[in-house]
Amino acid sequence: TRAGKIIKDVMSSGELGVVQKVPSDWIVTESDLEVLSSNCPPEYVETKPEDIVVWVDPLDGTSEYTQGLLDHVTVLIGIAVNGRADTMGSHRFRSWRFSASRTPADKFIVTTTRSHSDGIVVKALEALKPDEIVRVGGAGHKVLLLLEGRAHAYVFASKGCKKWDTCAPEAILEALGGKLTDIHGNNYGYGKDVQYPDAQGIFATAKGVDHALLVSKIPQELLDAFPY
Ligand SMILES: Nc1ncnc2c1ncn2[C@@H]1O[C@H](COP(=O)(O)O)[C@@H](O)[C@H]1OP(=O)(O)O
Ligand SMILES: [Mg+2]
Repeated sequence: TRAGKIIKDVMSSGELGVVQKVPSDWIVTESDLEVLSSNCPPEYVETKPEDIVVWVDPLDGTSEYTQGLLDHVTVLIGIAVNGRADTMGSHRFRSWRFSASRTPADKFIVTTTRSHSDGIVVKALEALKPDEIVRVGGAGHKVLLLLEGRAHAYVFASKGCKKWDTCAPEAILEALGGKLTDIHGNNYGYGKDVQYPDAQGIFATAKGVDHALLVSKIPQELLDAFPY
């Protein structure tokens, strides 16, 4: 309700030209009764505002967006509680829209970048010996491919992604049985003091895929290129 009042005040003050151009029926100024009427989940009862960080990527897949590849583009809003991507909220409010299906059992498919590749990115993929490599844009889009059963793993041995690229995808993927870590197999922290780059790369797997086994196939010399 307070946020609604702030938006109304801003709109009537005329201070933000960009806000004035948004059609008024696009702006939700009332609180969502469905959310408010559910009891506070017990795990959040002690949570304080300072324990929460919201990571927003308003347009993930920028390069593909500029090339008109709009299905590679997502809007990412991730909530971190006490430094962890919040899987419980993703689970509870079930606000996703995609059709989940099993990944094919007869071949091993890895998805990766189509616009930020380099020699190390390629070497890490080769180490996994995939049957097929799906090169598409966007961290959000690639995690959707894992959720839809269209790839087994998303591997990006590069420092290019940022916390806003992975917080929301990690939360939804982990809520639905998958895993998103760095290429050493460790989860990222998303607290307010973390560095923005995902400096140890991305290693994400779909539900049912042996994450630790796949991570163990990355050669030590590649891991050494991504120290903590
Ligand atoms: N080298 C890089 N420089 C800037 N952003 C990068 C880089 N590599 C990856 N990203 C970000 O991570 C996302 C996933 O990478 P990719 O699409 O190459 O697989 C990209 O959509 C991009 O986010 P964004 O598009 O929001 O700038
Ligand atoms: Mg992005």
